[in-house]
Amino acid sequence: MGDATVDGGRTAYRASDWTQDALLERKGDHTISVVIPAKDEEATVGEVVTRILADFVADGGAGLVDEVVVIDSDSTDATAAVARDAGAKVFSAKDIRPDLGAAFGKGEALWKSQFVTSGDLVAFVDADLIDWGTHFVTGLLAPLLVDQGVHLVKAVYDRPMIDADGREEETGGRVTELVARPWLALHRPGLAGVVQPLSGEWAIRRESFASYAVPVGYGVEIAALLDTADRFGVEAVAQVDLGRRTHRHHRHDTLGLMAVQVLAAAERRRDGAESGARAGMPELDMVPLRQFVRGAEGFEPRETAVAVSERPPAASVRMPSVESR
Ligand SMILES: O=c1ccn([C@@H]2O[C@H](COP(=O)(O)OP(=O)(O)O)[C@@H](O)[C@H]2O)c(=O)[nH]1
Ligand SMILES: O=C(O)[C@@H](COP(=O)(O)O)O[C@H]1O[C@H](CO)[C@@H](O)[C@H](O)[C@H]1O
Repeated sequence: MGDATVDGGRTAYRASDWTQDALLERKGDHTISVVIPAKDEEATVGEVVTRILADFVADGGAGLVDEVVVIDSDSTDATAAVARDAGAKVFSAKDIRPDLGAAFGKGEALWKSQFVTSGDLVAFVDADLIDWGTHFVTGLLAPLLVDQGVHLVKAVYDRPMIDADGREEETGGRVTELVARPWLALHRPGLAGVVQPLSGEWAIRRESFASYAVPVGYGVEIAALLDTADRFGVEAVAQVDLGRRTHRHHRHDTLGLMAVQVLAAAERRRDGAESGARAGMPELDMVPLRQFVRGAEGFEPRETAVAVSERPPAASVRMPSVESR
C-alpha cells in the first residue's frame, strides 16, 4: 500500500458540479446500468425506480442511463410487482443463473446482477431511500466518466437517524462508525479518508467489479472498497458529496449480523487482495452469532447462522450450459 491517502476525508466531487447534459457529452461509448437491490421494499422501491427512469432513461435510449434493473431478494411483499409497474427490469436473484445456485444476501444480489446487466459502468442505489434525489445517479457516475483512473465512487452524505416520530436523532451509519471505520484505522490507514466506506450508493467499472470476489451478504461494500484500493491504489477510489440521505433503518440487534459480514469480508482482505492468502479468516460459509434476550429463566441465547461465504469473480464464471439457459 502506498502512503497516499484518499483525499484525507475531503470529497473530491460534488453532485451539483455535474448535470445530465454535461455528462451526456462525456458518455461517449459508455453504457450505464443502475442496479437497485431490494428485499421487502414495496414502500419505497417504486419511487426510486420512477424518478431515475424519468430523469435519465429517455425513450430511444438518448438518456444518460441505459437500463434500470431491480434485483429482488426473495421479498415477501409486493416489491417485484411495484418495481415492475414502475418500469424497471426486475429479476429474482435466485432465478438468475440457477446453475450457480442461490445464496441469500445483498452481495448475492449485486453479484448476480452482473449476469443480467450490460453497462460498462454500474451505479448501485439502495431501494429503501426516503430522503434522496436523482442527483445521486449523476454524482456517482461523474467521476467514472471524467477520470479513467477512478474505478470506484463512494457516496458521501449526511445520514441522520430518523425516529418513529420522524425526529432526527444522531447520525446513522452505526456499523460504519462501530465496525468499518475502526477496522480501517487499524488495518488500512490509507483509507481513513473515506467518509462513508459502507455507503449503499456507489458506482464501479463493470470490468473491475467482475474481477472481485463478492461476499454474499452485507460485506459487499467493504470488500469492493478494499479490493479497489489494493488492486488499483487508493487514488482509484473517488468520493462524491450527495448532500443528505435517509433510509429505513435496521433494528439495533440485526446490525450484529451485518457487523459479522462486514468484519468477515474485511478480515479476508487484511493482507491485501493480491496477497491471495485469506488472512485471519478460514474459508467459512456460516458463522454462528449468539445474541441474548431475557426470558422467564434469565437471559436466553438466540443463535443466528450468518452467511460469510463469497462468490468468485463473475469474470471467472463459466458461461451457462445450453441446458441451464
Ligand atoms: O438480502 C438482502 C438484504 C438487503 N437488500 C437490499 O440492500 C439495500 C440495503 O440493505 P438494508 O437497507 O438492509 O441495509 P442498511 O442500508 O439499512 O444498512 C436495501 O435496498 C435492501 O432492500 C437486498 O437486496 N437483499
Ligand atoms: O453504514 C452503516 O453502518 C449501515 C447501517 O446504517 P444505519 O445504522 O442503519 O444508518 O448501512 C450501510 O451499510 C451496509 C453494509 O455495507 C450497506 O449495504 C447499506 O447499503 C448501507 O446503508
